[in-house]
Amino acid sequence: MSNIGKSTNILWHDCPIGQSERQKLLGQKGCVIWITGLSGSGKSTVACALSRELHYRGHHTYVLDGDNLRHGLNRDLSFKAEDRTENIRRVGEVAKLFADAGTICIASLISPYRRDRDACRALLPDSRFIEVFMDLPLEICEARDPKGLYKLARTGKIKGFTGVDDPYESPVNSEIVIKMEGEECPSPKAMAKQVLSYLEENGYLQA
Ligand SMILES: Nc1ncnc2c1ncn2[C@@H]1O[C@H](COP(=O)(O)OS(=O)(=O)O)[C@@H](OP(=O)(O)O)[C@H]1O
Ligand SMILES: Nc1ncnc2c1ncn2[C@@H]1O[C@H](COP(=O)(O)OP(=O)(O)O)[C@@H](O)[C@H]1O
Repeated sequence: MSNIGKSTNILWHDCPIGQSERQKLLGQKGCVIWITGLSGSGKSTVACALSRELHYRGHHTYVLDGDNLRHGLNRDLSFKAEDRTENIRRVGEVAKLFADAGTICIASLISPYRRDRDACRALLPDSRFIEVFMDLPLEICEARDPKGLYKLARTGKIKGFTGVDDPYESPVNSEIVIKMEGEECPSPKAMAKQVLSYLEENGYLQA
């Protein structure tokens, strides 16, 4: 019997069908592809392009998008630092369950704090956490501004906006970095291909 967090006298229950059986059925390795970067850097675009590409190749994926999860699971959280931390903690735990189910889980969240991302990484042993850093300059993200949020942040109508008046801690050890090629940003297909190649070369697309 253990005490975990606020739960007392709890016991882990194992099932005979585990991750490796589910992986054999699906013909892939369950893992988490964690896409981090500024608002407007292309996280959702890569997540969707990658999911589509994998799906058409017969792989089972699921996208956990920060914006979308804040409509449900994380609707009680704001953008203050401790709520962003709780947001990432919850999504890290959910992503871990998807990976345990054998799914290629694609999580796309700003996840601005290195410590929070590293805590998610620590939940997933055996290289099952693959960090993708959208290394695009703030100026590009701000120029895109598809939702008009940077404009609102610059005029003080949104407080604590990442990259404007709230921090973003760039990763230092990401498995994959997506960046500008000269003046050009790679196309969504090219960005997805970069991640796909990593998965292929590292054996994630077989059980
Ligand atoms: N203050 C502030 N700072 C940053 N972003 C903001 C803020 N307020 C609203 N939004 C919108 O929320 C989306 C980011 O949600 P996340 O859950 O990914 O954020 S975080 O990881 O908890 O930092 C983010 O979506 P993306 O643009 O897709 O990144 C924004 O649309
Ligand atoms: N590689 C790209 N080249 C050009 N525009 C892009 C690219 N990736 C994303 N965009 C555009 O940039 C905007 C922000 O992309 P999005 O995926 O919503 O970013 P995020 O999820 O990081 O906020 C969208 O309008 C999207 O169409």
